[in-house]
Amino acid sequence: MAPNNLSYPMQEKPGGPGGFAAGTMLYLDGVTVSFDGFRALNELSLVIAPGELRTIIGPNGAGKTTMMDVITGKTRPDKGDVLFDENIDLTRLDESAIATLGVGRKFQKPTVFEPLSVFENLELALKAPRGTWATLRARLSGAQRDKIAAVMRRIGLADKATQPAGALSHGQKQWLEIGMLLLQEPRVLLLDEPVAGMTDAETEATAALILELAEDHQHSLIVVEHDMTFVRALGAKVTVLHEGSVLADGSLDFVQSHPKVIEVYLGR
Ligand SMILES: Nc1ncnc2c1ncn2[C@@H]1O[C@H](COP(=O)(O)OP(=O)(O)OP(=O)(O)O)[C@@H](O)[C@H]1O
Repeated sequence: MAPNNLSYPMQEKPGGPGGFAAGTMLYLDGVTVSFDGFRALNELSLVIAPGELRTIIGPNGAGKTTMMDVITGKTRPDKGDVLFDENIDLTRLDESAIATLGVGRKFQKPTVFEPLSVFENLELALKAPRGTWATLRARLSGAQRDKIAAVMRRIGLADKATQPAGALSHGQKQWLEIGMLLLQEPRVLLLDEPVAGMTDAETEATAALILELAEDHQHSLIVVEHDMTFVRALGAKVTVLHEGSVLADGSLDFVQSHPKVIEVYLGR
């Protein structure tokens, strides 16, 4: 949530009251990003509602990573609107301001602190955003301990609290990192191929975790994934990216039977 003493660049239109972006959590319109003349995003438009679960698929090079880079402020678009919570213009904010607003991103590879325990990793995540080293050393309040315990139960690691993160399986590390993001109470959570490299059982457990999060409607969840079994298990609206724009969107069955999608995935 935005701290009160900071002001964020607002946009009167289209995000302002009654504008096109009214009621949206993320609003991308006409977003273009070029690298040396090559358009990684080409007039991309995408709208995510508060609390929505959305899956994004697309062949290699479709622009999925670039889209996440634009949302998180890592890459500035050449043109287009990128609005958060109806009218906050993300193109004018840096990465840390966007993270503070409540946009969390999980990269493909887990980046937990391996020598620290599961609990300590979560403790750091809870304190770090607001943090100075002094607050990191401060004792946790009872409420903070309860929060961490609730997240450990949710990510299925309640019995691993004292284990070093380095001793966890690949899937468990991914869940720990999701737990670390949850403690920062994001309003938008971007998950980049969360089940890559997971076992089938871990993939199933991850789908169950994401569906539980979606049921809470506390966060908008954007999942970029290639694993179609997992995409099907999520049962969410699917957006297909191709050559930097939206090729199709709808249910997985709808997009999988869409002639243009078939052409892109199977080749001409
Ligand atoms: N920094 C960069 N400089 C030059 N070209 C880039 C850069 N970043 C991305 N691209 C190009 O932009 C296109 C889109 O890349 P992007 O990584 O967004 O695709 P993707 O859908 O995430 O692909 P993948 O599924 O392989 O991760 C690709 O052709 C890529 O080579």
